[in-house]
Amino acid sequence: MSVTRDDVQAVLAGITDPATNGPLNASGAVKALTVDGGTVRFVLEIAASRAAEYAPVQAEAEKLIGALDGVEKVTVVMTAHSSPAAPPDLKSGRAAPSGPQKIPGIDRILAVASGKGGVGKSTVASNLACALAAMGRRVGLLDADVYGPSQPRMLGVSGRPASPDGKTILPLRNYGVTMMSIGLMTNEDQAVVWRGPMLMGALQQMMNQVQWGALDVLIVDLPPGTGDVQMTLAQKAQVDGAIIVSTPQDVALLDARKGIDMFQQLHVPIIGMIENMSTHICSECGHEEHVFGHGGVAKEAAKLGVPLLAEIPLHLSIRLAADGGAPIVVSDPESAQAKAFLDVAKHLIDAGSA
Ligand SMILES: Nc1ncnc2c1ncn2[C@@H]1O[C@H](COP(=O)(O)OP(=O)(O)OP(=O)(O)O)[C@@H](O)[C@H]1O
Repeated sequence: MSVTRDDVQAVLAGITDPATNGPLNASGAVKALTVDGGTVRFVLEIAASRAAEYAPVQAEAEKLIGALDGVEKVTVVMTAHSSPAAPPDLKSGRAAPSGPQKIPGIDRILAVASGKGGVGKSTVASNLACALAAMGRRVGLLDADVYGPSQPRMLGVSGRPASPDGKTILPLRNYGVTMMSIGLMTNEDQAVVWRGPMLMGALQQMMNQVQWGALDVLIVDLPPGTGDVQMTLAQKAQVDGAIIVSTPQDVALLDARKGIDMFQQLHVPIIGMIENMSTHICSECGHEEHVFGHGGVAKEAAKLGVPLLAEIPLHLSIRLAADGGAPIVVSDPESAQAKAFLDVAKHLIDAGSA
């Protein structure tokens, strides 16, 4: 029998949080809970001064969860929330938020996600951001793809973001899109090994300390899969919808399904799916070929009851534009390839999602 999040929550409900004297699952101290097969992980986010009081709580949680049927491994990491360490102006005077919060000045947050890597999620995110900006929306793009941040290259921006006051970070801007990337916080060739709590800190910093200004929509380019970044984003910020990008092959679809399931569990509405690399159009002769099959995403979307937003062709011009630092909706807005993205952007605006 495999263990579920509900099983774990039920155990946590029976443990007392020393800070609130209430159940641990309701106090907001448990973050980034993941149940992956027989492995259960979560973070206990506590005040540094209370670390000693929480040590028995950590031990009790590990013991009780470890005794559940189907649990093979339990990891409970304690981290201190950094309230005394110069919070940004935006948050001053407020208690640390627990549930998903609206970010001041940002009307909506849209996540662009994929189950599998390399399916074109970042390409879709950058083109949608530029398309929405071209249509007059105030757009931010947060590149949270810690494993392969690509938005600086795709939007043709480089250099380090400035922090004149040492507390807030000034984002970069191109093609009408305000952009910040976790990739700009590290050296270009540095392989970053992010651990859960570090990731959570970095993501929160991106959301709360970057001077996004007033935005109609913040698009978040997530890493592939269903990990800590996705969990943290949905638990900390109110995410208004997720767009799932997939190629038509079965392997990609299988992972896309997991992604959809995760967002549903996190109560994030699925706005729709996009089939990328749907069909290959030869840039020489215009001949159309279904390299990865075609229509798989449409079928999957119909099965899951989520809208299919677009079928984007596999076309050399899309890659050249992305690699060249000017997404196709900017470099060749009249092309059929750009139109596919522009149509999605228009649909999002019409639906009130962007
Ligand atoms: N429709 C397309 N036609 C041609 N090339 C594409 C298309 N979509 C994406 N690509 C290219 O495929 C490569 C991978 O795309 P991208 O980086 O957007 O994928 P990703 O899903 O974000 O990957 P990662 O998992 O690494 O974040 C890039 O070189 C991009 O230019």
